[in-house]
Amino acid sequence: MDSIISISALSKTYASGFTALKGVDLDIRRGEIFALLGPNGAGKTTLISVVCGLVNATAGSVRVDGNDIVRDYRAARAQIGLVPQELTTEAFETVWNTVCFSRGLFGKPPDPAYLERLLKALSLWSRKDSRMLTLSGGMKRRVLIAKALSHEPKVLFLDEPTAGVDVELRRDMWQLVRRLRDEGVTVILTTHYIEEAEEMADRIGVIAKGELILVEDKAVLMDKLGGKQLTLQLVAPITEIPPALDRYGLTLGKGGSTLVYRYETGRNGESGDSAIAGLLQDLAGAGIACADLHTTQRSLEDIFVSLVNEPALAGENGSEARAAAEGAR
Ligand SMILES: Nc1ncnc2c1ncn2[C@@H]1O[C@H](COP(=O)(O)OP(=O)(O)OP(=O)(O)O)[C@@H](O)[C@H]1O
Repeated sequence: MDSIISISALSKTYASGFTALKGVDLDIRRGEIFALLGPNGAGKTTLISVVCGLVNATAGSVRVDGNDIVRDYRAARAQIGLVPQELTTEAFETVWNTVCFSRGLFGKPPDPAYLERLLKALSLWSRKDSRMLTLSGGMKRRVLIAKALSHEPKVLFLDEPTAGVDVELRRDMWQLVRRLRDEGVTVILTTHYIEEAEEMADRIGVIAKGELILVEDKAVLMDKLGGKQLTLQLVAPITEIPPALDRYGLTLGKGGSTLVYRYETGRNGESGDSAIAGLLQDLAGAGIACADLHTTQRSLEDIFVSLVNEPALAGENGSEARAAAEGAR
Protein backbone atom coordinates (compact mmCIF):
# COMPACT_ATOMS: atom_id res chain seq x y z
CA MET A 1 0.00 0.00 0.00
CA ASP A 2 1.27 3.50 -0.84
CA SER A 3 0.76 5.29 2.49
CA ILE A 4 1.00 9.03 2.80
CA ILE A 5 0.55 8.87 6.58
CA SER A 6 1.76 6.03 8.80
CA ILE A 7 0.69 6.08 12.42
CA SER A 8 2.26 3.48 14.65
CA ALA A 9 1.39 2.52 18.26
CA LEU A 10 0.31 6.08 19.00
CA SER A 11 -0.75 6.92 22.53
CA LYS A 12 -1.60 10.17 24.24
CA THR A 13 -2.08 10.72 27.94
CA TYR A 14 -2.89 14.34 28.82
CA ALA A 15 -1.30 16.06 31.83
CA SER A 16 -4.59 15.45 33.68
CA GLY A 17 -3.77 11.71 33.51
CA PHE A 18 -6.54 11.08 30.96
CA THR A 19 -5.55 8.69 28.16
CA ALA A 20 -7.18 9.94 24.95
CA LEU A 21 -5.37 7.61 22.49
CA LYS A 22 -4.41 4.02 23.18
CA GLY A 23 -1.91 2.45 20.77
CA VAL A 24 -3.42 3.59 17.48
CA ASP A 25 -2.05 2.02 14.27
CA LEU A 26 -3.31 3.51 11.03
CA ASP A 27 -2.07 3.93 7.47
CA ILE A 28 -3.72 6.52 5.24
CA ARG A 29 -3.48 5.75 1.54
CA ARG A 30 -2.27 8.38 -0.87
CA GLY A 31 -5.20 10.03 -2.63
CA GLU A 32 -8.05 8.61 -0.58
CA ILE A 33 -10.86 10.22 1.38
CA PHE A 34 -10.69 8.73 4.84
CA ALA A 35 -13.47 9.35 7.35
CA LEU A 36 -12.73 9.03 11.03
CA LEU A 37 -15.98 8.36 12.83
CA GLY A 38 -16.50 8.36 16.54
CA PRO A 39 -18.73 9.62 19.31
CA ASN A 40 -17.93 12.76 21.35
CA GLY A 41 -14.65 12.50 23.21
CA ALA A 42 -13.50 9.42 21.27
CA GLY A 43 -10.10 10.97 20.47
CA LYS A 44 -10.57 12.21 16.90
CA THR A 45 -9.31 15.74 17.47
CA THR A 46 -6.45 14.45 19.63
CA LEU A 47 -5.34 12.14 16.81
CA ILE A 48 -5.44 14.95 14.24
CA SER A 49 -3.66 17.32 16.63
CA VAL A 50 -0.80 14.87 17.15
CA VAL A 51 -0.37 14.28 13.41
CA CYS A 52 -0.35 18.06 12.82
CA GLY A 53 2.21 18.59 15.58
CA LEU A 54 -0.13 20.60 17.82
CA VAL A 55 -0.11 18.03 20.61
CA ASN A 56 2.84 15.84 21.60
CA ALA A 57 2.31 12.09 21.62
CA THR A 58 3.14 10.14 24.77
CA ALA A 59 4.29 7.13 22.75
CA GLY A 60 4.43 5.90 19.17
CA SER A 61 5.35 7.58 15.92
CA VAL A 62 3.84 9.28 12.88
CA ARG A 63 5.35 9.72 9.42
CA VAL A 64 3.88 12.08 6.84
CA ASP A 65 5.08 11.30 3.34
CA GLY A 66 8.13 9.68 4.92
CA ASN A 67 8.87 12.54 7.33
CA ASP A 68 8.79 11.86 11.06
CA ILE A 69 6.54 14.46 12.74
CA VAL A 70 9.04 15.01 15.55
CA ARG A 71 12.47 14.67 13.87
CA ASP A 72 11.43 16.24 10.54
CA TYR A 73 8.69 18.46 11.88
CA ARG A 74 8.87 21.25 9.27
CA ALA A 75 8.96 18.86 6.32
CA ALA A 76 6.08 16.84 7.75
CA ARG A 77 3.98 19.89 8.59
CA ALA A 78 4.52 21.41 5.13
CA GLN A 79 2.62 18.46 3.63
CA ILE A 80 -0.44 19.09 5.78
CA GLY A 81 -3.34 21.52 5.62
CA LEU A 82 -5.61 21.65 8.66
CA VAL A 83 -9.12 23.02 8.86
CA PRO A 84 -9.87 23.17 12.56
CA GLN A 85 -13.28 22.79 14.17
CA GLU A 86 -13.48 26.33 15.47
CA LEU A 87 -13.83 29.34 13.20
CA THR A 88 -10.75 31.36 14.11
CA THR A 89 -9.67 34.10 11.76
CA GLU A 90 -8.39 37.67 11.94
CA ALA A 91 -11.60 39.71 11.88
CA PHE A 92 -10.16 42.82 10.21
CA GLU A 93 -8.02 41.13 7.57
CA THR A 94 -9.25 40.69 4.02
CA VAL A 95 -9.77 37.25 2.52
CA TRP A 96 -6.87 37.79 0.11
CA ASN A 97 -4.41 38.85 2.83
CA THR A 98 -5.48 35.97 5.03
CA VAL A 99 -4.61 33.34 2.41
CA CYS A 100 -1.41 35.11 1.28
CA PHE A 101 -0.23 35.27 4.88
CA SER A 102 -0.95 31.58 5.47
CA ARG A 103 1.05 30.61 2.40
CA GLY A 104 3.94 32.76 3.58
CA LEU A 105 3.95 31.04 6.97
CA PHE A 106 5.04 27.85 5.26
CA GLY A 107 7.87 29.63 3.47
CA LYS A 108 6.26 29.17 0.06
CA PRO A 109 7.03 31.87 -2.54
CA PRO A 110 4.02 34.02 -3.51
CA ASP A 111 1.85 32.53 -6.26
CA PRO A 112 -1.10 34.87 -6.91
CA ALA A 113 -2.30 32.71 -9.83
CA TYR A 114 -2.60 29.64 -7.57
CA LEU A 115 -4.41 31.58 -4.85
CA GLU A 116 -6.77 33.08 -7.43
CA ARG A 117 -7.65 29.59 -8.69
CA LEU A 118 -8.14 28.43 -5.12
CA LEU A 119 -10.47 31.30 -4.19
CA LYS A 120 -12.43 30.82 -7.39
CA ALA A 121 -12.82 27.10 -6.70
CA LEU A 122 -14.19 27.98 -3.27
CA SER A 123 -16.55 30.67 -4.66
CA LEU A 124 -14.68 33.31 -2.68
CA TRP A 125 -13.08 35.28 -5.49
CA SER A 126 -15.75 38.00 -5.52
CA ARG A 127 -15.14 38.50 -1.78
CA LYS A 128 -11.35 38.56 -1.91
CA ASP A 129 -11.23 42.18 -0.69
CA SER A 130 -13.87 41.70 2.00
CA ARG A 131 -12.86 41.77 5.63
CA MET A 132 -13.39 38.52 7.44
CA LEU A 133 -15.88 40.00 9.89
CA THR A 134 -18.27 40.81 7.03
CA LEU A 135 -18.51 37.20 5.86
CA SER A 136 -21.22 34.67 6.72
CA GLY A 137 -20.33 31.59 8.78
CA GLY A 138 -20.33 29.41 5.67
CA MET A 139 -17.95 31.75 3.85
CA LYS A 140 -15.63 31.93 6.85
CA ARG A 141 -15.49 28.15 6.81
CA ARG A 142 -14.53 28.24 3.15
CA VAL A 143 -11.79 30.78 3.91
CA LEU A 144 -10.45 28.33 6.51
CA ILE A 145 -10.27 25.70 3.78
CA ALA A 146 -8.53 28.18 1.46
CA LYS A 147 -6.05 28.98 4.25
CA ALA A 148 -5.38 25.29 4.80
CA LEU A 149 -4.75 24.76 1.08
CA SER A 150 -2.78 27.96 0.52
CA HIS A 151 0.61 26.21 0.74
CA GLU A 152 -0.44 23.37 -1.61
CA PRO A 153 -0.36 20.55 0.94
CA LYS A 154 -0.66 16.90 -0.08
CA VAL A 155 -2.95 16.07 2.84
CA LEU A 156 -5.96 17.99 4.07
CA PHE A 157 -7.44 17.38 7.52
CA LEU A 158 -11.00 18.55 8.00
CA ASP A 159 -12.12 18.41 11.61
CA GLU A 160 -15.93 18.25 11.57
CA PRO A 161 -16.14 20.21 8.31
CA THR A 162 -19.89 20.48 8.20
CA ALA A 163 -20.81 20.77 11.88
CA GLY A 164 -23.55 23.38 12.11
CA VAL A 165 -23.65 24.27 8.41
CA ASP A 166 -26.82 24.14 6.35
CA VAL A 167 -27.64 21.34 3.94
CA GLU A 168 -26.73 23.35 0.86
CA LEU A 169 -23.28 24.28 2.14
CA ARG A 170 -22.74 20.71 3.28
CA ARG A 171 -23.37 19.51 -0.28
CA ASP A 172 -20.98 22.19 -1.61
CA MET A 173 -18.31 21.00 0.83
CA TRP A 174 -18.73 17.41 -0.25
CA GLN A 175 -18.37 18.41 -3.88
CA LEU A 176 -15.27 20.41 -3.05
CA VAL A 177 -13.70 17.53 -1.12
CA ARG A 178 -14.28 15.19 -4.04
CA ARG A 179 -12.71 17.67 -6.42
CA LEU A 180 -9.66 17.95 -4.17
CA ARG A 181 -9.34 14.17 -4.10
CA ASP A 182 -9.57 14.11 -7.89
CA GLU A 183 -6.69 16.60 -7.96
CA GLY A 184 -4.60 14.21 -5.86
CA VAL A 185 -5.07 15.65 -2.37
CA THR A 186 -5.54 13.05 0.37
CA VAL A 187 -8.44 14.06 2.60
CA ILE A 188 -9.01 12.95 6.17
CA LEU A 189 -12.20 14.13 7.77
CA THR A 190 -13.67 13.59 11.18
CA THR A 191 -17.38 13.54 11.47
CA HIS A 192 -20.34 12.73 13.67
CA TYR A 193 -22.53 12.52 10.64
CA ILE A 194 -22.72 8.95 9.47
CA GLU A 195 -24.39 10.22 6.31
CA GLU A 196 -21.26 12.21 5.58
CA ALA A 197 -18.97 9.18 5.87
CA GLU A 198 -21.37 7.08 3.82
CA GLU A 199 -21.56 9.72 1.11
CA MET A 200 -17.92 10.74 0.93
CA ALA A 201 -15.44 8.24 2.25
CA ASP A 202 -13.41 5.65 0.40
CA ARG A 203 -12.46 4.12 3.74
CA ILE A 204 -13.83 4.47 7.22
CA GLY A 205 -12.13 4.24 10.59
CA VAL A 206 -14.18 4.00 13.77
CA ILE A 207 -12.62 5.27 16.97
CA ALA A 208 -14.09 4.85 20.44
CA LYS A 209 -12.51 5.60 23.83
CA GLY A 210 -9.13 6.24 22.24
CA GLU A 211 -8.98 2.95 20.36
CA LEU A 212 -9.28 2.46 16.65
CA ILE A 213 -11.76 -0.34 16.60
CA LEU A 214 -12.19 -0.77 12.87
CA VAL A 215 -10.71 0.35 9.55
CA GLU A 216 -12.37 -0.81 6.39
CA ASP A 217 -13.24 0.08 2.82
CA LYS A 218 -16.66 1.64 2.98
CA ALA A 219 -18.17 -0.77 0.46
CA VAL A 220 -16.65 -3.79 2.19
CA LEU A 221 -17.82 -2.54 5.57
CA MET A 222 -21.36 -2.12 4.38
CA ASP A 223 -21.22 -5.49 2.67
CA LYS A 224 -19.58 -7.33 5.53
CA LEU A 225 -21.53 -5.95 8.43
CA GLY A 226 -24.61 -4.71 6.69
CA GLY A 227 -26.85 -7.67 7.43
CA LYS A 228 -30.00 -7.89 5.37
CA GLN A 229 -33.55 -8.70 6.30
CA LEU A 230 -36.11 -10.36 4.04
CA THR A 231 -39.77 -9.88 4.98
CA LEU A 232 -42.28 -12.27 3.46
CA GLN A 233 -45.96 -11.34 3.41
CA LEU A 234 -47.96 -14.57 3.55
CA VAL A 235 -51.15 -15.21 1.58
CA ALA A 236 -52.73 -16.88 4.64
CA PRO A 237 -51.59 -16.47 8.28
CA ILE A 238 -49.90 -19.42 10.02
CA THR A 239 -49.79 -20.23 13.74
CA GLU A 240 -46.32 -21.74 13.85
CA ILE A 241 -43.25 -22.16 11.69
CA PRO A 242 -43.02 -25.72 10.28
CA PRO A 243 -40.00 -27.63 11.71
CA ALA A 244 -38.78 -28.21 8.12
CA LEU A 245 -37.83 -24.51 8.07
CA ASP A 246 -35.92 -24.53 11.38
CA ARG A 247 -32.51 -24.06 9.78
CA TYR A 248 -33.44 -20.58 8.52
CA GLY A 249 -34.09 -19.18 12.02
CA LEU A 250 -37.23 -17.38 10.84
CA THR A 251 -39.29 -15.06 13.01
CA LEU A 252 -43.05 -15.11 12.76
CA GLY A 253 -44.62 -11.64 12.84
CA LYS A 254 -47.65 -10.61 14.92
CA GLY A 255 -50.85 -12.14 13.56
CA GLY A 256 -48.84 -14.85 11.78
CA SER A 257 -49.01 -13.20 8.37
CA THR A 258 -45.32 -12.18 7.99
CA LEU A 259 -42.10 -14.16 8.20
CA VAL A 260 -38.77 -12.42 8.70
CA TYR A 261 -35.47 -13.93 7.59
CA ARG A 262 -32.21 -12.25 8.66
CA TYR A 263 -29.00 -13.03 6.83
CA GLU A 264 -25.50 -11.70 6.30
CA THR A 265 -24.61 -10.96 2.73
CA GLY A 266 -20.94 -11.89 2.98
CA ARG A 267 -18.36 -10.17 0.84
CA ASN A 268 -20.13 -10.73 -2.46
CA GLY A 269 -23.60 -11.38 -1.22
CA GLU A 270 -23.86 -14.87 -2.75
CA SER A 271 -24.33 -16.81 0.47
CA GLY A 272 -27.50 -14.99 1.52
CA ASP A 273 -28.94 -14.80 -1.96
CA SER A 274 -28.59 -18.51 -2.64
CA ALA A 275 -30.11 -19.25 0.78
CA ILE A 276 -33.16 -17.21 -0.24
CA ALA A 277 -33.75 -19.40 -3.27
CA GLY A 278 -33.70 -22.46 -0.98
CA LEU A 279 -35.97 -20.77 1.53
CA LEU A 280 -38.59 -19.93 -1.09
CA GLN A 281 -38.51 -23.51 -2.34
CA ASP A 282 -38.85 -24.94 1.19
CA LEU A 283 -41.72 -22.56 1.95
CA ALA A 284 -43.56 -23.76 -1.13
CA GLY A 285 -42.81 -27.36 -0.09
CA ALA A 286 -44.37 -26.65 3.34
CA GLY A 287 -47.48 -25.30 1.62
CA ILE A 288 -46.84 -21.66 2.58
CA ALA A 289 -47.58 -19.18 -0.19
CA CYS A 290 -46.11 -15.66 -0.28
CA ALA A 291 -48.11 -12.68 -1.51
CA ASP A 292 -45.19 -10.24 -1.41
CA LEU A 293 -41.59 -9.91 -0.23
CA HIS A 294 -39.06 -7.14 0.33
CA THR A 295 -35.51 -6.80 1.63
CA THR A 296 -33.97 -4.06 3.75
CA GLN A 297 -30.28 -3.46 4.54
CA ARG A 298 -28.70 -2.16 7.72
CA SER A 299 -27.44 1.37 7.27
CA LEU A 300 -23.97 2.51 8.22
CA GLU A 301 -25.62 4.19 11.20
CA ASP A 302 -26.87 0.83 12.52
CA ILE A 303 -23.40 -0.65 11.99
CA PHE A 304 -21.73 2.25 13.78
CA VAL A 305 -24.05 2.09 16.79
CA SER A 306 -23.51 -1.65 17.16
CA LEU A 307 -19.73 -1.27 16.82
CA VAL A 308 -19.48 1.40 19.47
CA ASN A 309 -21.85 -0.45 21.80
CA GLU A 310 -20.46 -3.94 21.25
CA PRO A 311 -16.67 -3.72 21.27
CA ALA A 312 -16.49 -7.53 21.05
CA LEU A 313 -17.98 -7.36 17.56
CA ALA A 314 -15.47 -4.72 16.58
CA GLY A 315 -12.55 -6.47 18.22
CA GLU A 316 -12.32 -9.13 15.59
CA ASN A 317 -12.46 -6.63 12.77
CA GLY A 318 -10.19 -4.25 14.63
CA SER A 319 -7.46 -6.84 14.88
CA GLU A 320 -7.96 -7.63 11.21
CA ALA A 321 -7.50 -3.95 10.46
CA ARG A 322 -4.45 -3.76 12.66
CA ALA A 323 -2.97 -6.81 10.97
CA ALA A 324 -3.61 -5.22 7.57
CA ALA A 325 -1.95 -2.01 8.74
CA GLU A 326 1.05 -3.96 10.04
CA GLY A 327 1.29 -5.91 6.81
CA ALA A 328 1.39 -2.74 4.79
CA ARG A 329 4.47 -1.48 6.53
N1 LIG B 1 -5.92 19.21 26.90
C1 LIG B 1 -6.62 18.19 27.42
N2 LIG B 1 -6.44 17.79 28.70
C2 LIG B 1 -7.12 16.75 29.23
N3 LIG B 1 -8.04 16.01 28.53
C3 LIG B 1 -8.27 16.36 27.27
C4 LIG B 1 -7.57 17.46 26.63
N4 LIG B 1 -8.01 17.55 25.36
C5 LIG B 1 -8.93 16.58 25.19
N5 LIG B 1 -9.06 15.86 26.33
C6 LIG B 1 -9.96 14.70 26.54
O1 LIG B 1 -9.59 13.67 25.64
C7 LIG B 1 -10.75 13.00 25.15
C8 LIG B 1 -10.73 13.01 23.64
O2 LIG B 1 -10.96 14.33 23.17
P1 LIG B 1 -11.02 14.69 21.62
O3 LIG B 1 -11.27 16.16 21.51
O4 LIG B 1 -9.83 14.14 20.96
O5 LIG B 1 -12.31 13.87 21.17
P2 LIG B 1 -13.14 13.96 19.83
O6 LIG B 1 -13.34 12.56 19.38
O7 LIG B 1 -12.51 14.91 18.88
O8 LIG B 1 -14.50 14.55 20.39
P3 LIG B 1 -15.55 15.58 19.69
O9 LIG B 1 -16.26 14.77 18.69
O10 LIG B 1 -16.40 15.93 20.86
O11 LIG B 1 -14.75 16.71 19.14
C9 LIG B 1 -11.95 13.71 25.75
O12 LIG B 1 -12.41 12.97 26.86
C10 LIG B 1 -11.40 15.05 26.20
O13 LIG B 1 -12.09 15.52 27.33
